[in-house]
Amino acid sequence: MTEEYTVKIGTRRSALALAQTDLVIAALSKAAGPSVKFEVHSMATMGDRDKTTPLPSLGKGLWTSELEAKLVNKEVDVIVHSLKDMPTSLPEGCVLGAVTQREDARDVVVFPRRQGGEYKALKDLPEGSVVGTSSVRRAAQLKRSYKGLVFRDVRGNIDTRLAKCDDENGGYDAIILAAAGLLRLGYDERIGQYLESSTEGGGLLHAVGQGALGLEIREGDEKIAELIKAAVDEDTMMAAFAERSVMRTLEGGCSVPIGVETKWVEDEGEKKLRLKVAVVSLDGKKAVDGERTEKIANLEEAEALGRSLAEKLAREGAQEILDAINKLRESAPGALKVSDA
Ligand SMILES: NCc1[nH]cc(CCC(=O)O)c1CC(=O)O
Repeated sequence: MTEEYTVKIGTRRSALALAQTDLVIAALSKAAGPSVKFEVHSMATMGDRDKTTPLPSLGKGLWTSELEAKLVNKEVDVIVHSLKDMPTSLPEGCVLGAVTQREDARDVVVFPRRQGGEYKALKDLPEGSVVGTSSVRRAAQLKRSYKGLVFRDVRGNIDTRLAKCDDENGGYDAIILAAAGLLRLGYDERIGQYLESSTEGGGLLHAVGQGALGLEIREGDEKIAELIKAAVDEDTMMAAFAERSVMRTLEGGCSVPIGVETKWVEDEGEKKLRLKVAVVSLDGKKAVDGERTEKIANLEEAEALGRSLAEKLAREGAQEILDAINKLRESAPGALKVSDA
């Protein structure tokens, strides 16, 4: 007789977070069978409640800390996070136990419905067009390539941001979102342009962990660690560990202009991980880029790849860029924002 037990899953309360939690429960249920039941415990986190402060001023853990408190006091057994919202250092006693198969990791451009398909790419937008994003990573990289565009904060969950984009009085000519969030909510048709390193006219390197889900558990909780193995995608987990190692080495947080792009490629007859990194100043005027492709067999090698490339970029000027941002964050927190307008 298989032991019956219930697993309490912690999650944010947004439509995207709940959709992502359903995906994880479906995967775990399929592997564990009917003896394991799942209870969803959702909550609004600081990042959900504070819809006005520019994200960079809210600091790390805005999407995760309150959920982690519930994990530590055993109110929940697993937290389902968007991996990109997880700081690279976790609270004592918490571990990243699994990374799921990645949805499309790219950023995308969403154009207002009122434009009727007039524009197909950022490069088509007229001088002075206003692009909405709350991400300094997105704004810094795009300022580098699109000097005629104006960038402005756009806060809220995905439905709220789409509504602001479509509002003819909202003042946005486009907004930037993650493909993964739109695809998981069935908004595929809102994707106007995919942005990646090779995009004509200027692209974007995505956020560390973007498109993947991270399952956070208590250290030493062997039963849950075993259960969540069913949700693990090895290739995504190694890529994500390399990306998170870049962020940890550069001591970045959720709101720093560090972009990454990982791809598993065939190189000299072997499967290798190609890692690209870009660190860009807030105004887009200074940038350090790097790329490395290596054969990776485990999480330790993945972390070593991220660390070595990050150390190289730090020496080549990335540390100065990030030090200037951290100095600004400490001296004038409100100045660390996206908006030109
Ligand atoms: N806090 C924002 C956030 N966190 C995760 C996603 C998208 C889903 C993902 O990247 O896995 C988003 C929305 C966005 O960036 O457009």
